[in-house]
Amino acid sequence: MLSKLASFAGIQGPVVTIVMDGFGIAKSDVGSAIVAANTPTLDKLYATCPHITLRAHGTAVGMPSDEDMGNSEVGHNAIGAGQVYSQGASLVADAIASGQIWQGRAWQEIVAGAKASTLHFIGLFSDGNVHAHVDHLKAMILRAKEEGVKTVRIHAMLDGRDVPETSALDYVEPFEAFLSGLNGADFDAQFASGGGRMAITMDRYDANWSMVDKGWHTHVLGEGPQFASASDAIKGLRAQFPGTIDQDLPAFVIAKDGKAVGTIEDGDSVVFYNFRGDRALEITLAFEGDNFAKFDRVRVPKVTYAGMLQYDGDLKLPKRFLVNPPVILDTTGEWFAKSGIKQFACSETQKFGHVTYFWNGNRSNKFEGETYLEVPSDVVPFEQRPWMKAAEIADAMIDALRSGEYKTLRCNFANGDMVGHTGNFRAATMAVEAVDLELARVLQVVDEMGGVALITADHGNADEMFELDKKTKQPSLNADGSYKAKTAHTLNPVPLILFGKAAAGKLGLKQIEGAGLSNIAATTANLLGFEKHAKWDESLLEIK
Ligand SMILES: O=C(O)[C@H](O)COP(=O)(O)O
Ligand SMILES: [Mn+2]
Ligand SMILES: [Mn+2]
Repeated sequence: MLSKLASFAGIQGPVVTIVMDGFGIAKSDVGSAIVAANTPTLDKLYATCPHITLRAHGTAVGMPSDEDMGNSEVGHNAIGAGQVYSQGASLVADAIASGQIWQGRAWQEIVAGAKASTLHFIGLFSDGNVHAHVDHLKAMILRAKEEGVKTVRIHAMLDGRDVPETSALDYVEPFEAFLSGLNGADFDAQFASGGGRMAITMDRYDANWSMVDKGWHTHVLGEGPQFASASDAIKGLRAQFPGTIDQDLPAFVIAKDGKAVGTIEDGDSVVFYNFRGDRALEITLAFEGDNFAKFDRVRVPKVTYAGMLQYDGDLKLPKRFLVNPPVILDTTGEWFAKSGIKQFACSETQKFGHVTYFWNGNRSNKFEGETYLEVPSDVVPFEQRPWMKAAEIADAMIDALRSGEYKTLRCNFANGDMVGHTGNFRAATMAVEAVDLELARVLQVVDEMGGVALITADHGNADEMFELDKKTKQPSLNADGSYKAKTAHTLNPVPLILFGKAAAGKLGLKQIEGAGLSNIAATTANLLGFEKHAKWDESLLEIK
């Protein structure tokens, strides 16, 4: 049980955490949709409220290095758990470096299953290190060959979302060369199918199952437009759909003499090599789910299936996994529940699992006293609706605040991130403005209820909408002189703002050395009048 703080009994009203997804602090005004946007609410918050900056990338959120950008999983894990765990990217890299992954039963079963058949790898094909890394795939293919697997097929989701928007060939062409170097009389590894990650397979939070349906038809059944190689497919599809960036390219199948080279058959082994769970759960369910009814699978091959990690510890999905996931314990969700307070969590579909499943350490079950509200996201290209469901999320937060039921509430506004990922600068400024507008509505009610709000972000995105030249650090230009759009997250810090009349003049925020997202949990606890959990990183609350 959490004990009350000695010197400060906490805020009378509710304590709210608002995550503006993809909202970093830009180093340069050029290319920042946040700087370009009209943001009277945020401007006023910066002018009148205590605010500091937090680290939201690299080792501060459990990534292997400070070259790694932050992402929603590691960001929400850190905010919700108040601690930094080595995350999937690090755990997999370490398991490969130490060789531990090959000793595990899961890998051995995968290899045993594939010796007389085919080993399939399905996953995101880039070095973005948010969901997956091609180096992990490379290591597994080399090892599989060493252990006597003869046939390998790769089903590659093109990225362009965690890496530059039209970079697919930078990954695929060297990989084709790598595979031809390995291939010979007794080893045959090839790409078999693929498509843009936002077109097939990698849907999340039940937002659009038709993507997974398409992925199944592509990878498993081998149906779709045929090409001779993955690089041909990318070039051909780009020519056919000019202006389409990698993440949105349609599905393709590699075929020889009109026949798909890598359908998935009974007796094959399948590794879904993404380590991050949100976009891995649906396809995993399609392979493993009994009584599966999300779409007609037509044919369900009996395969040995493994995920890179276990993606959901509550649902035990998948059953077989190559590397143990971080065991995230003593989250705020759990500890506040144990202290008997009621908690409210809300977002729209695209980020719903972020404030529930990621927040609670990748668990899908609620803790006692938690209420979740999901606002269904539109299924549209978000540059066409940059306001997304910000207004509906604000409505829900306002109702929940006014109900007086909840001592702590949390929400995520998806706009800066989801629209930032489209690379559309104009739409991203509107996304930021939508959040700013709705923030004002929520904050008014926070004051009305005598509460306070911590306004923050999980990582940057809309703060850098143009690719920066690696050497000059200035925005890169396209051949026609326009700026090169950037769709990925950034390495920038994020804000932490303490809002509320209840705090004015009495409470502040400390900018301690190395402050990061994991310091928010203890800060929230203190605002609630609780001591922090012993395992949580330090509180940033200053009591004046
Ligand atoms: O899954 C995605 O959309 C991107 O790879 C990362 O975005 P997120 O970490 O903000 O969800
Ligand atoms: Mn995010
Ligand atoms: Mn994102």
